[in-house]
Amino acid sequence: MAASAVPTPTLRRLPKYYHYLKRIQGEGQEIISATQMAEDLGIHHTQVRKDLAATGSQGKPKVGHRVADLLASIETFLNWNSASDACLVGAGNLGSALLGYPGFDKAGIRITAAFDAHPSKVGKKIHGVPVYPVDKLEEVIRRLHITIGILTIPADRAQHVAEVMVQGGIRAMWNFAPITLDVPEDIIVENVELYASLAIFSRKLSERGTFRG
Ligand SMILES: NC(=O)c1ccc[n+]([C@@H]2O[C@H](COP(=O)([O-])OP(=O)(O)OC[C@H]3O[C@@H](n4cnc5c(N)ncnc54)[C@H](O)[C@@H]3O)[C@@H](O)[C@H]2O)c1
Repeated sequence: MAASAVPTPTLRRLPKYYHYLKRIQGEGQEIISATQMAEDLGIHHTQVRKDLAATGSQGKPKVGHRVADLLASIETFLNWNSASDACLVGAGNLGSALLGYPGFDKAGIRITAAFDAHPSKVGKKIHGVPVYPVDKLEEVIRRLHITIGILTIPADRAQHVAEVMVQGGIRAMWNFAPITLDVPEDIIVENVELYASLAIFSRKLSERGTFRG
């Protein structure tokens, strides 16, 4: 059965809670209250309670939550403990860095294939992941039953690649290319916008007069 929809801001906060909980667990803490979490993370306690309730985790009044239980609830809720295979298209600067990032495993994503159009990349392995020619994209996705596609290609190539991914059976896309993809409604698309974050960061720096010159 499909999971019910949860507000995106809640989904964005859960990894923050997760890393916080991992840290305090590493320090030997076994019980935590929502109030303490809220204080440490600078998030309103009502919000923290709501977010934790969304994961189905129930603390004990006046006692709090068991840290291990909370971690398990978040993992299950975010689907982190059922691994899905992913492919990455565009093994350039960003793509290669993502291929070398070990943290996706923990989030239940295993990149099993990469694709590129450049002959110097095809046939090699980058961080242990084989790079196939992009014209084999649909075939390999089908053969390896890959359901997640990561797009780290130039923007003007992304729409075409997205369409081929859909034909091959991709159900969810993590899109780093600065373009709005036009795909069927049932395909999940999550756009990553480093530039938006950078714009906020630069503006804050300039407001504080931190830039030299
Ligand atoms: N969203 C973000 O936060 C963010 C951050 C950095 C870069 N980007 C975007 O990510 C993309 C990649 O950036 P980069 O710096 O890694 O570029 P890059 O030029 O280093 O890498 C692009 C790779 O794509 C390959 N490629 C080109 N056309 C292809 C095709 N049709 N099929 C398969 N492979 C193809 C190239 O051979 C190259 O290896 C760009 O669209 C860039 O704007 C996004």
